Order: sequence, then structure tokens, then C-alpha cells
Amino acid sequence: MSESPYPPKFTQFLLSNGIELSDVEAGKLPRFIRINPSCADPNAVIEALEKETGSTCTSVDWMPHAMRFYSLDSSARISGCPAYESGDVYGIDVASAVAVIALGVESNDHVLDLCCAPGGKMCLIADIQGNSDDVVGTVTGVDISRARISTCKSVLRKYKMRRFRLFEADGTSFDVHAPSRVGKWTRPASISDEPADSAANTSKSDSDTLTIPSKRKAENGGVVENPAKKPIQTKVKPFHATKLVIGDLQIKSAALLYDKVLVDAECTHDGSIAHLKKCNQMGWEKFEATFFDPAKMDNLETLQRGLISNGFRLLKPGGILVYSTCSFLKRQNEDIINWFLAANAGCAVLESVPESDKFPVAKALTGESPHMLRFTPTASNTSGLFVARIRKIE
Ligand SMILES: C[S@@+](CC[C@H](N)C(=O)[O-])C[C@H]1O[C@@H](n2cnc3c(N)ncnc32)[C@H](O)[C@@H]1O
Repeated sequence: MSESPYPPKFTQFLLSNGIELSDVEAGKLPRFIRINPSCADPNAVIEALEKETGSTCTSVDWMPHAMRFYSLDSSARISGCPAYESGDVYGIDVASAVAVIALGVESNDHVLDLCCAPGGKMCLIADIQGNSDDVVGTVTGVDISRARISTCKSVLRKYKMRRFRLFEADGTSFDVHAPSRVGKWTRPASISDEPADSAANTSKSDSDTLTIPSKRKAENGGVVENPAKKPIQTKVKPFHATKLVIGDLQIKSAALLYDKVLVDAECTHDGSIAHLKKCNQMGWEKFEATFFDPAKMDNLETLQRGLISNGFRLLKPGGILVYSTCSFLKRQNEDIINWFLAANAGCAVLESVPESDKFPVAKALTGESPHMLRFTPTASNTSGLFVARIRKIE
């Protein structure tokens, strides 16, 4: 038997996380693109892209056809191509798209994306909902990083999304419900106007707030301060909101919980080949400092638990939450889901991702549910991605 070129601790690390050596040693992966559904002539776009990049666009046959996903050679450069600059083409890893597909987004859903930046998945959600006038679905994106959420805003604007808002906030305590109005559509009359700051668990960390004093009409038609001293409504100021959702009153109501929640959690990012390769190159002390520092790993686990728990709190009964990471680590994936299901027994159920029998995923880790999907370079020819779909029981 030939000697492993890696230290035993690294080999053990791979083994206990279901990572094949071939994942670490994999060559360059294909580049994936998606054609914008509003693009009138996809064939012309593909033809032009092939000419400009010198690479063949191959349809990803295991993805639903309507998603229009193609792979190109890893060396293909799409930035600078007119189709990319005009928004006819998106660059997004096909495994990342599965996290969105798993949500089962419908046009009129209100979707919360709790770690949204730089926005690839959020863009896909908005894109699936469509831009037509009779749609009232919205996407609310939250991210703790101002720089990253700013990129997210640029991406969503580039693709001309019409019903989204972005908050620079901590996803573990974010507490803004789904919009109660979208353009001319307003919430059903049965939803009470409970002011935002009187509801339980209001986020204290969302420091950037707008204050709207309660007012009533005076007999002469003017507006006076309410003598009954109704509570002051506090709105969390969005980082950005499009015209159709900017007027939302941020009402707290069970009827305004989100239909779908995506928790694409902060993680160690080791599912990207470049990152795994770095483990091999960066020196073993650095590797150990990254992946075996108990305090770092504990903090990350606390963050991931906080994100999934808060996302689930904001999800309506019957709704779907998808938890995903771009890490291979069991501790950040299966262990989080198992902890979450045990903590929410009777309220949360792990479901299979629709159509997942067609996906080229790696085998589930020993003893773990096959409903938890692992995309890997070896099995899927994609970056690493973990995806689990949970339903909130009605
Ligand atoms: C894996 S990335 C998300 C990628 C994104 N979903 C996409 O498709 O482009 C994780 C994100 O979580 C954000 N993040 C980290 N801690 C957070 C927190 N407490 N609340 C909200 N976002 C957080 C990071 O800034 C980072 O942008």
C-alpha cells in the first residue's frame, strides 16, 4: 500500500468528514452559467458566448430544463462578454442553485435569505419569482457585512430585480416580517397593525432604525400627535429597498411570517476546491489553526445554530427552510441539522429535496439521512455544497 502524502491528522480529518482524497486533488472544475429567463433568444446568446470564450456550452442535464444551466471550460472568462455585462447570463455554481431549487420558490412567496451576500442565490430566487406586474412575491436579504451587502445590491440591480429589500443586520436576531404591501397589493384586512417594537424578540442589534410617531387626523384635517400615546412604531431602515416594497410598515403578525427561508450559513468555506487545496499548501500549523481551534469552531457552530433557529422562528407553519453551507465538515452540516431537529422535535421535519434522485450527489455519511445532500467535486463535478430541506409543521 502506498504511503499517503498527507499527515495522519489531515487524512483523519478527510475521513471523518466524508471527503475523498480525489476531492482535494481534483483538477479545475467547469464554470457554470445560467441564461436569464427574460432573455428572448437563448440560442443566440449561447452561440455568441461560445465564440467569445472559445468554449462549448453544455447543458447541465440533471438540472430542471427550465433553469437553463450550462457548463463551460474552467478557463472560460465570461466577464467582459456582452451577454454577461447586459445581464442575459449569470455566473453561479450549479450546486449553489440546488439550495434555491430546494426551497421550491413560487411567484407569490415571501422569501427570507438570511446570509444573502454577495447575492448569487438571492438573485436566482428573485429570478424564479419573475418580474411581472401581477406577482406579489418578494425577497428579503440580510447580511452582517456592509461591503458584501453593497455588492449584493449592485448584483440585484444589474439584473433589474423589482421586489427585494436588503438589511445590513445580524441574521441571528433579525426580526422584520414579510412585507405587508407590495406596490398596490396590500395585506389582507385580518392582519392586525401590531406595532413593530411591541412584539416579542424585537432585534436590539439592528441599530439603524426609523421612528414613525403614531398620528391621527385632527378635525380640521391636519395631523396632531396622538394624545392616547400609542406606542411609537420603530422601523428597521433597510440598506436598500426597491420602489415596490419600500413603503412596507414592518407589521409584526403571524400572517406575515415568511413562506420560505434560506440559511446559506457562514462556514469555513472548505467546500471550494481552492480552499481545500490551500489546506494542502498553507502549511499544517495553519491548517490546524483553522480547523482544529476549539474556540473558533465553537463560535461558528453557535452562529450556525443561531441563524437556523432565527430563520425557523420567522418561517410560517407549513413553510420550508433550507440550510446550506459550502463546507464539507460534518460539524457544520449534519450535526447542525440533527441538533436542530432534536431541539424542534414535533415542529420541524427533514424532507427530501424534490427531484434529488436526479442529482449526482455523494453518498450520505454513514448513519446520516440521505435527505441531507452533499455535492462534491468527485461526485458532482461541482464545488462542495451541503443542502438540507426542513418543513415547519402546521
Ligand atoms: C456563504 S456566504 C453567503 C453567500 C450568499 N448566500 C450567496 O449566494 O451569494 C455567508 C454570508 O454570511 C454572512 N454572515 C456572517 N455572519 C452573519 C450574521 N450573523 N448574520 C448575517 N449574515 C452573516 C457573511 O457576511 C457572508 O456574506
